[in-house]
Amino acid sequence: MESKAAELAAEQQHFDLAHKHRERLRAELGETPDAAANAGTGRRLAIFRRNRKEALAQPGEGVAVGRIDTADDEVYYVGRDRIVDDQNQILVVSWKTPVGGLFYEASVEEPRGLRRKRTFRCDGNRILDFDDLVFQQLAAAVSALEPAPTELPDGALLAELDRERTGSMRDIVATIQAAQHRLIRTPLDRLLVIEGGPGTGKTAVALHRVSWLLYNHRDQLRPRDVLVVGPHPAFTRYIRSVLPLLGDTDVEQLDIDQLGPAVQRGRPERPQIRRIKGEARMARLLARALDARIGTPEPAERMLFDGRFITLSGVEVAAAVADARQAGGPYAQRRQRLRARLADLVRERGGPPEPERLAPVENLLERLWPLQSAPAFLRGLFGSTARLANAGGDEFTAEELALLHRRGADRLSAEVWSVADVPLLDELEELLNGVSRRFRHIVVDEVQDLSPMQLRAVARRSSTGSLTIVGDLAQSTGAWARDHWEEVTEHLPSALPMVVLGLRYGYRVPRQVFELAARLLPIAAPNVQQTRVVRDGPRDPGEHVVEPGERPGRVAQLAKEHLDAGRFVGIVCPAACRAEIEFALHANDLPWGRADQGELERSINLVSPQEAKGLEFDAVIVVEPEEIVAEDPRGHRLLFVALTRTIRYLDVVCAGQVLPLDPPGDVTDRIPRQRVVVEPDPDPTVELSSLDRLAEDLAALVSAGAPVTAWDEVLQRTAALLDERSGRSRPKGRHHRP
Ligand SMILES: Nc1ncnc2c1ncn2[C@@H]1O[C@H](COP(=O)(O)OP(=O)(O)OP(=O)(O)O)[C@@H](O)[C@H]1O
Repeated sequence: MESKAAELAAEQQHFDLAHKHRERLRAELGETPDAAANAGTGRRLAIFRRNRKEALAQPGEGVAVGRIDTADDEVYYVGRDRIVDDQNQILVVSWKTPVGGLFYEASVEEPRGLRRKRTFRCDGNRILDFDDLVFQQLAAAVSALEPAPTELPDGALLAELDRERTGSMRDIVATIQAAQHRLIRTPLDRLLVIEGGPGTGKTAVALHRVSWLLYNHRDQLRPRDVLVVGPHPAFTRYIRSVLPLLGDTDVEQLDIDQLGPAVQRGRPERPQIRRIKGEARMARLLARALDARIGTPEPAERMLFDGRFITLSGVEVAAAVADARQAGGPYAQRRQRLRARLADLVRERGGPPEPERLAPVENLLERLWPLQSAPAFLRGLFGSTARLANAGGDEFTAEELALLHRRGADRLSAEVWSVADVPLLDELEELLNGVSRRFRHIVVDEVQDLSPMQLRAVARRSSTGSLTIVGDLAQSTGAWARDHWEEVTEHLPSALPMVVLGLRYGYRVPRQVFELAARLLPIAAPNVQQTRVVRDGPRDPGEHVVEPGERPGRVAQLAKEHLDAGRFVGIVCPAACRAEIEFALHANDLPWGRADQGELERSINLVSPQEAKGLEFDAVIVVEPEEIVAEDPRGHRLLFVALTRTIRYLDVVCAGQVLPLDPPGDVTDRIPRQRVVVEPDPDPTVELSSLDRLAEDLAALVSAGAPVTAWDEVLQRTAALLDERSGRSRPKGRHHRP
């Protein structure tokens, strides 16, 4: 038998050879293409070559992650790219091919025709070591073991999991587990729900599935046909490099908030209003409101053409309107139909044939079927109690409609829209003009929290019903916290079979941390299957119970310690403590990134528990768990999310309990507070005056945008700006707070 050193040397030779040919291919793809038959073909060829070149793994990366030997002694190296030599002999097969898939699928119970599976550990293209699984030997030796050894992490996986994190997710091609691969290769024509606890690899699997589908269905699926939707900008930035690393550069990746027209976003909104706006009945309200814009003709419609009157009877115009109303298609398309019909009627009575001489028809059309844009329409609707009452039908109470009512900005361009407004605008866009772009496959991550209106925005972009939706009910919080997948999928109609597949092994969270977090599960999500963690962390979670005044200082001190040790740090902080933590970081000269602005590139990152979903850090500091629990009706789930963001270190800093296990609702008002809080209106039925509402919105904006110490300053500057705009001189002492 060969010594390991000799085997290593032989393997390295193969790696070097494959590397040489990969670089040869890269150089060839960079060359100017030969003259093509025509310019179009030449351009397409150039694009093909560019894409192919961009899809190649970087020169510094290893050519293969593993090798499989079949029972017939055939040998295949498996890597990110297919690599051939100049005689077209295969040196490495892609992980996405059926043969490449065997590397992940083969197990002791089901060797799938393999004799051996070899996993390489590399530094770039230099092999450091390899591990072998010889299936027959292993089957004989461990037949009594439970669970099967292939479900347990091997050295390569553990090394990969212990790697230090950055603000960008990486691919997992080298260490995809058999259970994960089964999900990756689920057929395209499914509505696939990937569920599993925190850190089980749901996001990673969904992204690798995209790459696998693109490769294996390249006849029907191009990168432009695929959309990946994430919950917020920091998440999208975190995951956006995975697909390019897998060689798929042109897949659209958006935040859920980007599914809608380009309008100014950022309007704060009370939870009760957000909830109503998210409900599916809003779609019906919008449809009724739009229908109500269609007018009724006069008994006789008289129009002047080149000095001659033509009269259409109200009955025939009403028939034309009714015909357009009943026709299928978006509002704008049916408007065209009405225009054509009115023009015909006018011509039948001797009107001018040229469209440009039909201005009176245009005027009539505008009165009967006015042109609309989604933002202008919604602004008008929210601004009118009468229109809201009319459109609400018997589906909304007067109190609910009053909550929807708001005074619009003076100009449409100055209107700021809320997160819950965006799906309404999108729905209107669909009603008015139809969807502009559809996709053949859509992936939605952190789907468990999306409102029905947001899910409708996803559904209308799907041309096939082929979706991969990813989430965890135990992490479902906010206005739309759910307990069953049907509550999500009912808004994603698909003619394709729905399958719910789970991942059970937790790769991110170390055992000691998970044991702490899992104590929340009986309250947070009693019906959700528990995750089995695969590794230990370096230490138990640090529990720092301090006086309220010491809290920010302790957080800053811990953040600095982790920073000095070179760790990527996440501070998960409830809104109530945000200002004091920002202040402490500032005072200690610690620069930090704000996840609410999509940043995740600093060594220290300040994230709300809601923004923390889907993210991970080397070290996590969770601030005041009781406040996190108090922040959401399903606050224990929110705390579960916060505690499970770490891949190694966890510290909890609090004046209250480290792990509040009281039933929801009992945990507020026990922690001494040292700040001004702008509480949302507790009673939705109380009708606030519009000035109070404006003040409330402003207060929410100020408190979210500046530390408490700067509020007075911001308000004074705002007053000065308003004075300047209105041309008033500024009375002395105005807006002064002692
Ligand atoms: N097979 C694997 N090999 C290496 N790393 C893996 C593997 N599976 C998952 N991981 C890593 O585990 C971490 C968690 O994965 P991921 O974010 O996909 O989990 P998740 O289930 O989406 O978590 P959450 O529910 O918290 O969003 C990531 O760093 C990911 O790269």
